[in-house]
Amino acid sequence: MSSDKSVISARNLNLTFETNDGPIHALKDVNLEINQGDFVSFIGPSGCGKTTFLRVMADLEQPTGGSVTVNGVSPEEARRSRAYGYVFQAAGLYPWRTIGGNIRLPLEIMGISKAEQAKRVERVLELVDLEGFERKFPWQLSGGMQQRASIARALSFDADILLMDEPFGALDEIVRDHLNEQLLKLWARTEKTIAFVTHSIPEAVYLSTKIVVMSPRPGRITDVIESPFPKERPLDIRDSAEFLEIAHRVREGLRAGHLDE
Ligand SMILES: Nc1ncnc2c1ncn2[C@@H]1O[C@H](COP(=O)(O)OP(=O)(O)OP(=O)(O)O)[C@@H](O)[C@H]1O
Repeated sequence: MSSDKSVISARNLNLTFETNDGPIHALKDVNLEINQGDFVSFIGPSGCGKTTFLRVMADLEQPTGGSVTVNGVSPEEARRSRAYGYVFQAAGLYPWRTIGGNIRLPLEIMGISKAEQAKRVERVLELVDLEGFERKFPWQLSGGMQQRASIARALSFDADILLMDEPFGALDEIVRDHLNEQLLKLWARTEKTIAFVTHSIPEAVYLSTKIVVMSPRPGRITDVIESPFPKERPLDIRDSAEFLEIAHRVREGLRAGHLDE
């Protein structure tokens, strides 16, 4: 379960993009604590700053005000020490490399020995249920399997934090359900801290210990909902009254943010 150790801390975070059409307030006065072992989902309409927030944590964008720490240090230091793995919306595997070759890439860059690389590839493929696929090429795998391979790649250097930007957004609902279940199992086994962007209310409620509801123009947090569900969650909790109640609160939060515009 989540502990009290803060892993990501955002204080009065602001990020304004200067564009030819004037400033865009992608993040306004964002405050958030993510603790070790949390599974935090970010939900909100297009343009509310979800991706921007993730990119700030990953040191891919610089805030224009306030501060963020990742593992107690700046995002830049966290990036240098490989404190997080990043999973994008598209699997982004290199087509000319095998699945094993794709997973090995960050390890090769890090100068990890061949023997250790082989061990890690085997371990992460097992974690995402892709044993035996090491020598296949990405095009030989379904979309869901490719996304799992990209999660394996993000896990290969054993970062404590996983940043996931709508990793299952492009997949059909049945595949998505299955991957949601698998991701929860993986989270329970590895005790990682996960920050997960989604557009789907059921996905956010099913996966999270904390749901962060955001709204656009300016991008800000309008509600943070703590989930009462235990770590082990069968898919059918989605039919429970408690689940529907939380989903309702998320929907209300999204609607209220929309009315502000
Ligand atoms: N590099 C950039 N330059 C200018 N504006 C940007 C840049 N990156 C993002 N924005 C703007 O900042 C706002 C927030 O974008 P962001 O991608 O974080 O939203 P989002 O909630 O992730 O949306 P989506 O769900 O569509 O991915 C949007 O209005 C977007 O157009």
